[in-house]
Amino acid sequence: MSIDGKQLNLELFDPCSQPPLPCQGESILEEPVNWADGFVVVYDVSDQMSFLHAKSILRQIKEARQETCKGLADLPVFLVGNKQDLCSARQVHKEEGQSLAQDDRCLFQEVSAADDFSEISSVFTRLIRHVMENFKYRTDRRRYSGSKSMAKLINNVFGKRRKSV
Ligand SMILES: Nc1nc2c(ncn2[C@@H]2O[C@H](COP(=O)(O)OP(=O)(O)OP(=O)(O)O)[C@@H](O)[C@H]2O)c(=O)[nH]1
Repeated sequence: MSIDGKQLNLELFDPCSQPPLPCQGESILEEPVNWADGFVVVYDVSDQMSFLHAKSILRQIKEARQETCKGLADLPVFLVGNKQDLCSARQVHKEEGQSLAQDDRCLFQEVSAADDFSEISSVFTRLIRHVMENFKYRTDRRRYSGSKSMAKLINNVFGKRRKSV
C-alpha cells in the first residue's frame, strides 16, 4: 500500500475470523495486542449489543497495553460505527459513538461498508498516518506477529526490505 508517497507492507489481523481459542475466557486480543501498531474496533449501529462489545474490546485494549507496554505512547485506536445506511434500524446514536471515542481517546467515524468503500479506505489511511506519527516518538522496535517474523526473515535473505506497519 502506498500512503503519502511511502510504500508500506500492512499486516491485517481479524480476531473475529480466527478459530475459537482453546481456552475459554481468553481474550481475543491476547496475541495481536502484543505486536499491533494500531486497532480498528467496529460495531454495527443497528445492533446495541455490538456497541457494548466494542466498548468491552476498547477496555481490553487499554488494559492489555497498560500491562504489557508500560510507558509507551498510546497506540492509535479507531472506533468505527458501520451500517450507517440502516437509518430506520439504528440502535446506537452517533453521539454515543462519539462520546465513547472521546472518553477513550480514539478516532471515530461512522461508515457504510455496503455503500462506499472509500470511507473504509479513509479509516485505514487516517489510522496509518497516526501509526506513522507514533513511530517518530517510539524507541522500541516493532514486534512482528509469528507470520510476519517469518516473512521478514525470508525477505531479509532473498528480497528487498520495505518499511512495515
Ligand atoms: N446494510 C449494510 N449491511 C452491511 C454493511 N456492512 C456489512 N453488511 C452486511 O453485514 C453482514 C456481515 O458482513 P461481514 O462482511 O460478514 O462482516 P464481518 O465483519 O466479516 O463479520 P464477523 O464474522 O463478525 O467478523 C453481511 O450480510 C454484509 O452484507 C453495511 O455497511 N450496511
